[in-house]
Amino acid sequence: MASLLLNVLVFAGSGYMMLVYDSVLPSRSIPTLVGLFVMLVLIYVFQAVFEAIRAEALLGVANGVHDDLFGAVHYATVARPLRAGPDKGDGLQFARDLDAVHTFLAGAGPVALIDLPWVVMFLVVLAALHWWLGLTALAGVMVMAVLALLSNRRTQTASRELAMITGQRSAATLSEIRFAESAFAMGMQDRLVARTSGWESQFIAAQSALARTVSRLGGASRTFRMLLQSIILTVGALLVIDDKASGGVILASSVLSGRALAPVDSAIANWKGLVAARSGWSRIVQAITTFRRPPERQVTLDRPRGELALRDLWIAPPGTQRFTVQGVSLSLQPGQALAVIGPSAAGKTTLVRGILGIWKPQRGEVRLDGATPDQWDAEALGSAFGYVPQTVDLIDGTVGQNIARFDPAATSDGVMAAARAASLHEAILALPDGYDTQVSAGGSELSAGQRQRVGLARALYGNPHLLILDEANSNLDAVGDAALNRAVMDMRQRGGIVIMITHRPATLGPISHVAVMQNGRLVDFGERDAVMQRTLPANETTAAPPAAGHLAKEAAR
Ligand SMILES: Nc1ncnc2c1ncn2[C@@H]1O[C@H](COP(=O)(O)OP(=O)(O)OP(=O)(O)O)[C@@H](O)[C@H]1O
Repeated sequence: MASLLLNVLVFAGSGYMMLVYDSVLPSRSIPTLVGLFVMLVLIYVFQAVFEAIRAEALLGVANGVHDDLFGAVHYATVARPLRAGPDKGDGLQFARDLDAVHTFLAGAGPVALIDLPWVVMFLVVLAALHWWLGLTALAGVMVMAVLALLSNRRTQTASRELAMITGQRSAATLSEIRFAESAFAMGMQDRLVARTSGWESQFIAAQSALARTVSRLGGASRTFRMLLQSIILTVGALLVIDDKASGGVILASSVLSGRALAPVDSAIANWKGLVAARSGWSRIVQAITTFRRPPERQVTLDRPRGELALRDLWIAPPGTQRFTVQGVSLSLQPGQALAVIGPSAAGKTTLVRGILGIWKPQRGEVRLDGATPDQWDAEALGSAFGYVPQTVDLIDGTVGQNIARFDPAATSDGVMAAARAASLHEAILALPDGYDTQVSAGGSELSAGQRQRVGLARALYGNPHLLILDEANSNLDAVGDAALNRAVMDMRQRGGIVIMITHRPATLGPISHVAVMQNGRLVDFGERDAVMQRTLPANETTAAPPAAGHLAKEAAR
């Protein structure tokens, strides 16, 4: 509606010109001129108000679309690598696509598109002034439409190329940032700059190609619009000479034709944003349908407290076809603690990722309390799990927030209970700002051992039923080891289940069961002492898992 009004108001300028030229000048009437001028000023004030209203409404639409999509896009961004394996780029493409959609919707692009149909109205008015004028303008619009189509084709290819290279360039830079310490220590910086500059030149080339396309076609359309205005003026002049139109018509038609072509011109100028938004939109739609949050469960299961059973689990890392866990079956009762041992690359981490649902098993199933994980609400189930990964990843925030898993409803008692369960309370009090000490994702505010113990406290937050420790003792000192053993014993005493991947014997004390893995298979499973007895002679006579043999010897001491 606002758009219709704005386009109708545009006639005011050319109407005023025509009236001044054809009525005021012949009659030499100052009052008529003043009256017309006042009306014109009022119309322009209206126009300014309506334009502001329309811009605000479009911004509202842009923000609304962004807010509606953000959750799903962010979920897809985070879930994608877990389902489909590593991205070629930096993994932020969907977020950039959402930005492109928002930038386009909040910019001048939609106005140009909304105004596009009014071109027909201007053509009709021009034809009403004289059909020759209408015909000339129509021919001009058709030439500009061809330019727009050309723009579309060229820009689309260049824009897709640019999106891909942008992702790869930032992935390369991010990996260098992560690698900065080692690069500095081993004098690799120059080599890394040379490596990344390859991406940089590809990025610049792609960006230049896009800029060139946009500026060439934009320039051509702008020049043609100006030429067309002069052509229409010429046609008007010929009509006046032929006595087929008044002098005012020439001026009005020239202004009108400029106005009629302006939306086409502006659409071409905004084409780059439109194309980026459109290809971003199709990527977003595909991403949020492929990687979408599981639907909410109608019936909420109780928090798990019973048996964990693995039945014939086969797992291949996302994006690969190779099973790194093959046919693993075992079950654990509440109060039991399992150590998973075996050489490097035996599939231990893959197994716990499968149990936690980080990677989906291709075959077989995990059952907790008799139910498969997808029968629970994902967040509710996650709150019953504690996980300390090999490398403890903290998020920007305070130590307290990290321990509380950024739970907005966390209480101080809950946070301190988790810290105490990890025997970390006193150590946190000794930090510069206690529980409020800031830590960062990549920062080194804490030592590796401290980070690992904050990771343990986070895993113990909320008394999980299942605690999984993936070499959670690799950086621990004797005090840390003792704290870990105590935490495992506490878990067992309160009926929890613990699974611990370990290469270190010091942590086998509180363990009840041992599983030995080799080449993705479970080669032994049972009570700790029995398995260690079997593993020890096997290691001495055959090529049994070195880690298992090593552990058995140490444990037997
Ligand atoms: N993200 C991944 N993508 C592809 N392959 C992977 C991925 N993670 C692990 N693998 C492969 O799976 C196999 C098992 O790895 P896994 O990390 O499960 O072993 P592990 O027993 O935990 O080893 P370690 O004791 O060294 O941590 C390895 O051959 C590894 O190359």
